[in-house]
Amino acid sequence: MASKRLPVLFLDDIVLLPGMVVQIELDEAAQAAVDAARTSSGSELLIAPRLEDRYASHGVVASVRQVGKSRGGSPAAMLRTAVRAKIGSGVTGPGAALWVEAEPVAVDAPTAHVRELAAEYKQLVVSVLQRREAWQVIDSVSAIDDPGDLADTAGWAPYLANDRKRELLETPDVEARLRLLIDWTRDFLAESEVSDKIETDVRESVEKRNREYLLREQLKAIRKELGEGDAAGTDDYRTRVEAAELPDAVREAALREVDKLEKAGDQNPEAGWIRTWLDTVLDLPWAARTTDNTDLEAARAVLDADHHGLAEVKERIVEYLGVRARREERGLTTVGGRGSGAVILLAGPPGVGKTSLGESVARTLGRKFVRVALGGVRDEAEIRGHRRTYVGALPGRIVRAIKEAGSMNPVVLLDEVDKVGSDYRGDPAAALLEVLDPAQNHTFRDHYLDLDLDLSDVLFIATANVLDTIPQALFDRMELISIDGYTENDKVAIARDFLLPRQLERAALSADEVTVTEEALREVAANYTREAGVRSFERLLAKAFRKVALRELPATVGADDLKDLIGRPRFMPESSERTAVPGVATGLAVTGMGGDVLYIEASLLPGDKGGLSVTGQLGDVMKESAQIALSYVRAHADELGISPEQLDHPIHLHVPAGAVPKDGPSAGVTMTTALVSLLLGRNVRAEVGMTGEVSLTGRVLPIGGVKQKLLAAQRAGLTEVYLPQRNEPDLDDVPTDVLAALTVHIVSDVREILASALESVSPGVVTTAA
Ligand SMILES: Nc1ncnc2c1ncn2[C@@H]1O[C@H](COP(=O)(O)OP(=O)(O)OP(=O)(O)O)[C@@H](O)[C@H]1O
Repeated sequence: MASKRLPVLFLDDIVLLPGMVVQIELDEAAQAAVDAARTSSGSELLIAPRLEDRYASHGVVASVRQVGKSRGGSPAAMLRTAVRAKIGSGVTGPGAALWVEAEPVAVDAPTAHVRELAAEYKQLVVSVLQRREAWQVIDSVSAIDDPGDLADTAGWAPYLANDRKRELLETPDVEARLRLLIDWTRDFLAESEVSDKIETDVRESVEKRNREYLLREQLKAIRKELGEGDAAGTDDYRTRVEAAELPDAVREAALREVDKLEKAGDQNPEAGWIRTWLDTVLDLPWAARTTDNTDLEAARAVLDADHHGLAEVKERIVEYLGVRARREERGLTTVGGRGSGAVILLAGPPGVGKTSLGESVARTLGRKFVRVALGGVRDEAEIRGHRRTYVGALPGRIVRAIKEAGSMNPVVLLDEVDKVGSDYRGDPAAALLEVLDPAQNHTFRDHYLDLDLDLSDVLFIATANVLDTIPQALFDRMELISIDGYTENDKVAIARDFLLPRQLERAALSADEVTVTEEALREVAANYTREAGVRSFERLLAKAFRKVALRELPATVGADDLKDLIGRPRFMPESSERTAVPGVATGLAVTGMGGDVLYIEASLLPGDKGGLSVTGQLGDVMKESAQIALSYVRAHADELGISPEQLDHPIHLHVPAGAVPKDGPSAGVTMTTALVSLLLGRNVRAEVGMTGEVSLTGRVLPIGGVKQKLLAAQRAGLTEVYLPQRNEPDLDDVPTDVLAALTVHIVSDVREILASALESVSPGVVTTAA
C-alpha cells in the first residue's frame, strides 16, 4: 500500500489496536496532532505507543470523529482506529505537530490454517468472557469473521498488559498474532481457574465459620432452654485451650476436639471421652521447664550428702552430668539426635540405693523426679497408651510421668527395665527403645494423645537387678553403672548416718531420746539380715523404733535388746552345719538379689548302673557343668584315690533352694568338689567357699560377679575363698575390709582346690550306698 504522510501522536499509557473507538484527553502535543489532522490530512493521524521511552515500530491510522470536552471538562477527541501502519521517517510540518511517513500494512486473505487458529482463539475468548458473564460482548466477538480483526479485539482485553498489546501491534502477520494470543489466553484461563478456586475456598470457609458460629449459638440457646446447661462448660474448654501455652499443632488439634465436643452435646457418650482427652492435653506441661543446675561441685556435694560410700558410682554420675552439660553447651543434643548421651543404667540388687540415687540426680540438677515402675509390664500400651477408640483408653506411663512431673525436662527413673516382658500385646521394649532413642524421642507419639511429645530434654535413668534379661537393643543404648552391694561396715555406716535418723523421725522420736549402739547395728547387719542392700535393715529399724516408742525415754538400744524388739536372729552362720557330712560343698553365686552362698549336695544311690541325676531347677548350662564334673571325676578316679566300685553307683546332685531357677557354669568347681568329697568320704571344710567353671581336663575358667560373690561369702561367715586365676584382677574392685576378712586362693586347676579344701583327716568311715 502506498505510504502516507500523517501527523503522529505517541501515547504513553495506552496501546490502540485497529478497530477501536476511544476518547482521549488532549494535552498540548495531542492537540497539535489533532489540529494538524483536521486541517491538513483529511482528519487522519497516526497513533502509536511509547512505552518506557521506547517508540513502537508500528502504529494505527486513526480518524478524528469528534472534538469536544470530556466529562471532566478538559478538551478531548473521539478517535476511531483503522489499519496498522509501519512508522517510517519523520518529516517536518505543516503546523506544530510531528509528522511521519506511515506505511499501512497490507493483509492477505486468510488461509484455512489461519481460520482454524482464529476459531480456536474465538473459543478461548468466549470462555474468558463467560467467566466474566459479559454476554453482549460474546455476541459481538462471535460475529467477527475476519481473523485479523478478531485478533485485534485483544486491544480491549483488560488482562493483557500494555507491552503485550504493543507486541500484537508490532506483529503484522495474522498467524503469528493469533498464536501469541492463544498462548496468553490459555495461561490466563489456567491462572484464573486457580485463583477462582482459592477465592471460592476462602469464601466457603468464611461462610462455614459464620454458619457454625450461628449454629453453635443456637445450640447453646436450645440446650439452655432444655435445661441441659453446660454450654458454659464447652465454652470453658475453648477459652482454656486458647489461653493455655500450647505448641501450635497441639492447639489446633485441641480446638478440633472442642469443635467436636460442642457439636456432640452432653448426652453423647463421646463428649466424656473428648473431655478426658482435653483434660489430659491441658494438664501436660507443654511449656514448663526447670533450669538445670550445672555446677559439678555442687552435684558432688548433693550426692555425698544423700549417700554413704559408692565413691565410684558417684564419680561416674558426676562425669556423666559433666558430659551432658558440655554437650548441651555446645548444642550437640539437638544435632542429628543420635549419640547425645546414653541413658544411665543403675544395676544391682534390691535396696542398694538405685532409686534414691536417681532422686539425688534430680535434686542435683534441680529437676523434677518421677519414677515409672516397669516390673511386669508386658503390654506395649502400658508404655505408649491405648488408641482413643478403646473404651476406657488411657495415655501410657511415659505421658503420665511427664504430667506428674509438671515439666518437660524431669528426671524419669525407669525402674526394673530387666522385668519388662513381651507377649501378644506387643513389645513394650520396642516402645521403650523409641522413648530412649534421641533420634526419635523428640517426636514421641503416645497412641492416646496422638500428638508429638518432645522427650528429648528428659533425663532417663534406668534400673535393673540383673542384666541378662534386658533386651539387647535396649541395653546397647545404656551406660552401665553397677552397684554390687554393701559390706557389713558400709551397712552399719549407712544405718547410723541415714536410716536411723530417717526412721527416728518417722517414729516421731529424736536422737536425744533414742541411742542405738554400734554393736546393735552390727548385730542386725550380721545376723538379722542377709542382703546385699539395706532394705530389710531399714525395715527392722522401723520395727524396733515402734516398740521403743512405748518404753520409757530416753532409751539406749544395745545388742541385747534386739531380741525383745525385733525377735531372734534369723540368719546364723550355717556353713558348718551344712557341710558336716561328706558330699556338700559351698559355692558362691549371683542372683537378682545380689551375691549368695549355695550348698551343693551330692549323694550315692543304691544300684550298680552308674548314672547322674540332677535336681534344683537347673538350667541347661548348669546341668552340663554337673556332667562335666562327673566325667572329670571318673577320668581322674585313680589319681584322686577313688575306688572304681564307688563309681558304679548312681549319683544324685542337688542344688538348693529347689524353687529358685539357676543357671551358669560357675558352679563347676563346687560340683566337682562335692562329688570328690562324697566319693572319698571326706568333708569339705566349713569355712571354705568357691566359684569357677571347670573344663574336662580340670582347668578352672573365669566367672563373673566376683565382688558380689565375695561380699556374700563374708556375709555368710566364710573365711576362705577359691577363685579362678583369670579373675585375679577383679579383686581390685573388692572393698579392702572384705579382702581383709577373707583368705583368697587363686587357682588354675581344680586339683589345687581338691588338695586343700577337703578336711585332711578322713572321718574313717567310707560311705557306701545304704
Ligand atoms: N549408700 C547409701 N547411703 C544412704 N542410704 C542408702 C544407701 N543405699 C541405700 N540407701 C537407702 O536404702 C533404701 C533402699 O534404697 P532404694 O529403694 O533406693 O533401693 P533400690 O536399689 O532402688 O532397690 P529396688 O531395686 O528394690 O528398687 C533407701 O531408703 C535408700 O535411701
